[in-house]
Amino acid sequence: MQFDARRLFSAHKLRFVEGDVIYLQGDNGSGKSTLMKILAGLLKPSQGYVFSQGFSRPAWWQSDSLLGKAVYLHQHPYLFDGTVKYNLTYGLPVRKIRTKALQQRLEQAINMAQLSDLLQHSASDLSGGERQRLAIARAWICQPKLLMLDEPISNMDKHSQRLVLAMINQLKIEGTGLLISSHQTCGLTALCQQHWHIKDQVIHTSQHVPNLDTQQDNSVMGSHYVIAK
Ligand SMILES: Nc1ncnc2c1ncn2[C@@H]1O[C@H](COP(=O)(O)OP(=O)(O)OP(=O)(O)O)[C@@H](O)[C@H]1O
Repeated sequence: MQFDARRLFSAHKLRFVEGDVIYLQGDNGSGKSTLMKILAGLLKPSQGYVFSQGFSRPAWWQSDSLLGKAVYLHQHPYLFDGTVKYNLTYGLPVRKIRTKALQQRLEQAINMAQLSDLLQHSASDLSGGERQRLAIARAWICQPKLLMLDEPISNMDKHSQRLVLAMINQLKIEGTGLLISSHQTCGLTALCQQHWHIKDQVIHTSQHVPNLDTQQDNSVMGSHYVIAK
């Protein structure tokens, strides 16, 4: 992948299978978000291609079969103008929205993300952490095949982190594949079973997640930083 003459990364072959839970590591600007957007079908790689297998054919108005099934969640998630409830229900299949199963999943998401007191609030009034909780709750309802979380806990206090961890863990149990980027080790990175690392413009893959705490550069471990356990 490159932008104009600037090369970001290359990879011979990456495989992301439904149910895989992968920790994506890389320095600022190494291309983690870009890689996630490629896998979500939002960006095209400058060379090579993304081959998706096992997805139903895209509807006639969709250009890519990954759209809506491989979901990319930005660290500053995009929300629609309108209430929290509107954001949770927008885009759900009109015919299915009245089904009992979907109603139950909606209620469960509201409870798990503790959004019930905020349902009638305008999404634009939410705090950064609440916005992320809402975006994750919305993705949780849709149960994507693959969910890519870009710095999901960057704005969150410990309470919100625990709520989100429970939701993501539930998706993992249900078989959703996860690709999680985070600059800090946390409960979410502890869920990961594989490791992708963008280093020196190459995506290195491993079937094991290294002990990330011992990887920290001592020079940033001084008085300014506390590494969350
Ligand atoms: N559409 C674009 N056009 C040109 N350059 C871009 C574009 N999108 C991203 N970049 C550049 O590509 C580089 C990688 O960006 P990206 O957001 O993927 O990095 P990242 O690893 O997610 O960074 P961070 O850890 O800081 O979030 C950055 O230097 C960014 O400015």
